Amino acid sequence: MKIGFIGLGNMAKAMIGGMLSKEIVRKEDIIGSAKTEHTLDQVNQMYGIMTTSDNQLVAKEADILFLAIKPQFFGEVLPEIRGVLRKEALIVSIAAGKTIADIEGLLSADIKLVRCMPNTPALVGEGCTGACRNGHVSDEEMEVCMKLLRSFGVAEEVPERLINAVAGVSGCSPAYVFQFLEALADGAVLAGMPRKQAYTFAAQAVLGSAKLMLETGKHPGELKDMVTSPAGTTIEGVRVLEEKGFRGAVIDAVKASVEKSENM
Ligand SMILES: NC(=O)C1=CN([C@@H]2O[C@H](COP(=O)(O)OP(=O)(O)OC[C@H]3O[C@@H](n4cnc5c(N)ncnc54)[C@H](OP(=O)(O)O)[C@@H]3O)[C@@H](O)[C@H]2O)C=CC1
Ligand SMILES: O=C(O)[C@@H]1CCC=N1
Repeated sequence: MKIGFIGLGNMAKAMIGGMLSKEIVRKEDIIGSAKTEHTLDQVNQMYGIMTTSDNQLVAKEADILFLAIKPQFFGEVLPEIRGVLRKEALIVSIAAGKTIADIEGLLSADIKLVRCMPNTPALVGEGCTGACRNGHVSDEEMEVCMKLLRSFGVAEEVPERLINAVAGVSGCSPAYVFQFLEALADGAVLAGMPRKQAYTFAAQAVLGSAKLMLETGKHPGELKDMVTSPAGTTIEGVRVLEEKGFRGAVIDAVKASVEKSENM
């Protein structure tokens, strides 16, 4: 099975890195295209996959073709590959904001199409992907696609109306988490900790908290209460976050990303 990528940027590299590390796909079975020589050389050297500036070659070869370009370039690139796509190929778009109807409009209403929303932790096998399909993708074909998406993390099928929510909660949220991590570490630096050590402690605290929630299945409120001793140190920090509107700010951030996805 040949996997093609049109676009070899941040998200494609994370997915390729994740797929190869799980050994679900061999590097010989991946081909990718990008715009600049710099990217083509870099990705070829990093992952040992074949790279080319020829989008049509990738589209012709691929059994599963990932569209990993920016949504703004769909209008330019999709008409270029439309004529060479194999009828049985599965097209998988990862673009924010581009609906199944948009992509069928640019390619053909007859294509087998999956629309998904991954995230960059795919690079370390901890990605999270929501995916939906059009009516031409069979259960068996979807299972092959989901297996590929699960090679770099959690993947679940969702109705298309929830894809923009997936973008907010997991596609974009690594950026919010990194903002939080920077701030958390800055707080430790303020208290005298060396910066490098502060990043390790901050990241491990977030990783451990996420794992605790996933592995115990407990409500986040219950886990928060387990940390928060009466008249203790944590409640002081919790009070400050509540006063500064932390939760409202996070909800509004997700809402802003969802709304942008709806209006791209
Ligand atoms: N980054 C993320 O966290 C996530 C991104 N996405 C989606 O993934 C897609 C890609 O995003 P991201 O990886 O961040 O973007 P990048 O800008 O990092 O990568 C875009 C890639 O597209 C290539 N490209 C541009 N024009 C062409 C063209 N005409 N033909 C072939 N390749 C071209 C670029 O080539 P070159 O490098 O040579 O310039 C680059 O490799 C977007 O649609 C985005 O919505 C989805 C989930 C998460
Ligand atoms: O910022 C973006 O538009 C992309 C899509 C989801 C994450 N990054």
